[in-house]
Amino acid sequence: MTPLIMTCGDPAGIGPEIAVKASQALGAKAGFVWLGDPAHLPDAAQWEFVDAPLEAQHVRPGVMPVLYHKFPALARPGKPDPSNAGAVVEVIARAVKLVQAGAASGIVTCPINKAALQTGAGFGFPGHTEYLADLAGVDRVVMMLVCRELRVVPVTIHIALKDVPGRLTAALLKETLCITRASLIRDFGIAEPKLAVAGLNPHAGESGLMGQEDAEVITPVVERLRQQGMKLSGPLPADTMFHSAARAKYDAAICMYHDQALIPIKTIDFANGVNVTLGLPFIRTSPDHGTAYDIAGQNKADASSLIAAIRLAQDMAERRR
Ligand SMILES: NC(=O)c1ccc[n+]([C@@H]2O[C@H](COP(=O)([O-])OP(=O)(O)OC[C@H]3O[C@@H](n4cnc5c(N)ncnc54)[C@H](O)[C@@H]3O)[C@@H](O)[C@H]2O)c1
Ligand SMILES: N[C@H](C(=O)O)[C@H](O)COP(=O)(O)O
Repeated sequence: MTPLIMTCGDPAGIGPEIAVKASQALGAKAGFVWLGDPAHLPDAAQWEFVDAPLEAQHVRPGVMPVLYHKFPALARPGKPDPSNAGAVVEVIARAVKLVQAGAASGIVTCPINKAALQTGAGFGFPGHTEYLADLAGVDRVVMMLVCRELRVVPVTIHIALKDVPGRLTAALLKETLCITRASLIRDFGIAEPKLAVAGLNPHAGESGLMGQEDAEVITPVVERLRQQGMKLSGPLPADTMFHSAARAKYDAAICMYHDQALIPIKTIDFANGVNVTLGLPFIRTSPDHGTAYDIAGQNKADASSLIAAIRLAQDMAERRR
């Protein structure tokens, strides 16, 4: 199987150091090529240039294969350099081209700093998810976060809380449910996925006493898809969806906004959570954390989430063979 492409992410963040830690920890099972500028890697890193992803098979286990991408400036941990922002974006686009050309089996993205990319490169997307959809030419993708105990999907993602009710449409909810179900079948081997749908308002609107979206937007979609055979529950009060007994009743929780989904999973298992983008024509995973400028370059960063992202991408690629 062709290797994964790992994008370097923001070189001022913890991406370079966790990539090296993942390469060392996984050894012969690393199965990825790091796309970036080795000048940003920790001094003690063991790495080797390759000219193409397939050459990674000839690199000694524990040594990280590097596909070179030129960056204008060295990296200062914790201090993003605007002059590097353009190259951070280029690396993502180059990784997509490589996977679309069949040179790689999927993409694992190291963290970017959204604000830094906006400042340094006028990056107009809220994050990888939206940018990758644009590069792939698809209208809708779904962000799912996964750990051993829970899978969550935010229907709306990187928008202000005040804008959520207006963006929470029946069409968006239906597409999110359908894309999520299809991926759970294809990529996670769940024959008949059970999806728990959260309400938007406290107590799922309390029969309309605390908001109308649950009854007017969410319920009609859930009932219609349930009649078509989808295994759905909800809209449920979100505050009682995530304890262990509740989690045992479903395969994924569909939440109405970013933090309604991400708080529970990053509370349950921040160290091993994985962000996977559903609906792309290629595999993409990512750690569930960001650039962590506050600890970058101090050898404090935990590579577990990146390792879990690598393993999930490899599992998905194996299933799709
Ligand atoms: N997939 C991604 O590219 C991604 C994911 C999340 C956040 N971000 C971006 O990263 C930037 C910073 O975001 P943030 O501060 O909200 O979250 P963050 O995850 O970067 O950091 C939050 C806290 O968790 C700690 N932390 C994060 N990863 C860690 C690791 N691997 N090991 C040990 N400690 C770790 C950090 O030190 C910090 O104290 C923002 O621009 C955000 O949008 C990107
Ligand atoms: N919302 C994700 C999280 O908090 O982990 C992360 O920001 C995803 O961003 P991307 O679209 O860049 O993967």
